[in-house]
Amino acid sequence: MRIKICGITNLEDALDAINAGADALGFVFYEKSPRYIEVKKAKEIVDKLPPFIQTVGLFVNESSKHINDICHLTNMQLAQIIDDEDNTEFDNLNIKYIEVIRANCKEDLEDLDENYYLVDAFVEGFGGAGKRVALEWFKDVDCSKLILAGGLTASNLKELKGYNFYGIDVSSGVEASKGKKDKEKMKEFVKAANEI
Ligand SMILES: O=C(O)c1ccccc1N[C@@H]1O[C@H](COP(=O)(O)O)[C@@H](O)[C@H]1O
Repeated sequence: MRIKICGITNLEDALDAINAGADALGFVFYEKSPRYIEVKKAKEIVDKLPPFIQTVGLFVNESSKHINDICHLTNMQLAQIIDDEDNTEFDNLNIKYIEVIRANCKEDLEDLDENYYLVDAFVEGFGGAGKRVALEWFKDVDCSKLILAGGLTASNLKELKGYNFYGIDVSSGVEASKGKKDKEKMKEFVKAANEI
């Protein structure tokens, strides 16, 4: 199962996440987030990363031009897109992307197409809030192309056994404080994920 650690704001956390075993690092380009990172800082971190780690830029209700520009400037390899306001013209993106489903009920997970999706819990004011998606909503869903996010921690990951999620994404569950990761929590998280 692939593991993304989101809300990276500094190089130390990025390297600790990689050493813990993360496959992907998320950078939040959403100014209202406590984990917001400026373009220059994100680029400085990305430039120092070792190979074989995917960099993911998180965008909320942005235009395709904005997403293309920021990803190009910072060497993001994937855009994670929340587009509640239909601002993103997906056909005009020149970067690989994954859309976020902010699930509020089981029906939000029905009739998904063949694309990969990241499923997070619906919260006012967007994500990184530690709120969980009800696992029973996934009972009859093929989870092999879904990345689960929302309130995951090392201690609740065992509940995901048997669902066959493609990946998991965590932010607040491995933080020491908002915007600062906890090295031990990241290690415990990856260890627990590998035991699923
Ligand atoms: O992390 C943020 O601040 C954030 C802001 C706006 C949209 C999404 C955000 N984070 C994403 O939220 C989910 C779940 O986070 P958590 O583990 O519940 O804290 C994850 O996909 C983050 O990438």
